Amino acid sequence: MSAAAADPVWRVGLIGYGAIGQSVARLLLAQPGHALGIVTRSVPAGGFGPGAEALGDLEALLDWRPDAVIEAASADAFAAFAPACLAAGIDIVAASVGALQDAALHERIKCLCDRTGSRLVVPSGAVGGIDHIAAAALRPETRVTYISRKPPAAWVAELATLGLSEAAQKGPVTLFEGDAREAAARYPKNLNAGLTIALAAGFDRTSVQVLADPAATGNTHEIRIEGPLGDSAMRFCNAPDPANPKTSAITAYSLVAATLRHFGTLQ
Ligand SMILES: NC(=O)C1=CN([C@@H]2O[C@H](COP(=O)(O)OP(=O)(O)OC[C@H]3O[C@@H](n4cnc5c(N)ncnc54)[C@H](O)[C@@H]3O)[C@@H](O)[C@H]2O)C=CC1
Ligand SMILES: O=C([O-])CC(=O)C(=O)O
Repeated sequence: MSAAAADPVWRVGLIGYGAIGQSVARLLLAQPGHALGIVTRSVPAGGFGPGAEALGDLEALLDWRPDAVIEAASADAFAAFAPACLAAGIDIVAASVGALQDAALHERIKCLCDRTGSRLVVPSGAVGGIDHIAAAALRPETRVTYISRKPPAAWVAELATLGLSEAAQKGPVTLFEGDAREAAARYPKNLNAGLTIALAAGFDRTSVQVLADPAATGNTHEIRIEGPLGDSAMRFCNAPDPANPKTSAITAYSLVAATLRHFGTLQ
């Protein structure tokens, strides 16, 4: 902690100020004892308000000496910032964990954490029950199926590229079936949840299906776990973030909850 016990302030770096970043800033600054240093491509005209300041780049972020960093930007930003933060001994709570589909980057992150003692915190993000999945996966027979089902509004550019915009207005369109790494590689803005689940379950035991479905009322995530410890099913029907229909609004809350837990005494 960076301040005396009488006046505790956690210094939190934030990368990205889009749908998730803006909600994270609002939620975290409403908590007592948190200061934010924000790396963003454009600072709002009125600034960020009390408790937050703009940081120009990675160097400025490291110089600001954050206690932890929240990444809420993109897979590219994760690849550019996370290794440097971990190498400097700064823990990072990341949204764009789909970037770990890159096996070389994943290995580099693990080596940096081993060497420095810093940690990559993977929040539950748009889904939940990750602890349950990790527990069940201690039995190697366990298999996990993840189905991502979002309205076509979350897939506008991808459906247009595939020439499927019209079909997706009439009924469900399967955009992908396979493993979590390939899903995140193909759709880096929509399949971080699949990677989060596979990190808990094991890549070889997780299968992923991705649908654009006009009947979906929200960003829906279905997870089925089958194994010797039992069969379970979880379903999350999330409200999309008003600023980005690909993103479930709860993701920002998950990042903030994970950060508060990280600083807290109960893990
Ligand atoms: N883990 C999970 O369950 C989930 C993860 N995500 C991921 O979270 C990330 C953020 O999502 P949203 O806020 O909805 O996206 P967004 O597109 O609304 O905002 C991202 C912001 O980050 C900025 N940005 C991108 N690269 C940057 C860089 N190198 N430096 C500074 N700023 C940069 C962009 O300009 C944009 O303003 C995305 O990678 C998204 O795929 C989204 C939903 C769920
Ligand atoms: O927010 C969601 O519903 C899930 C998402 O975009 C992702 O996993 O990248």
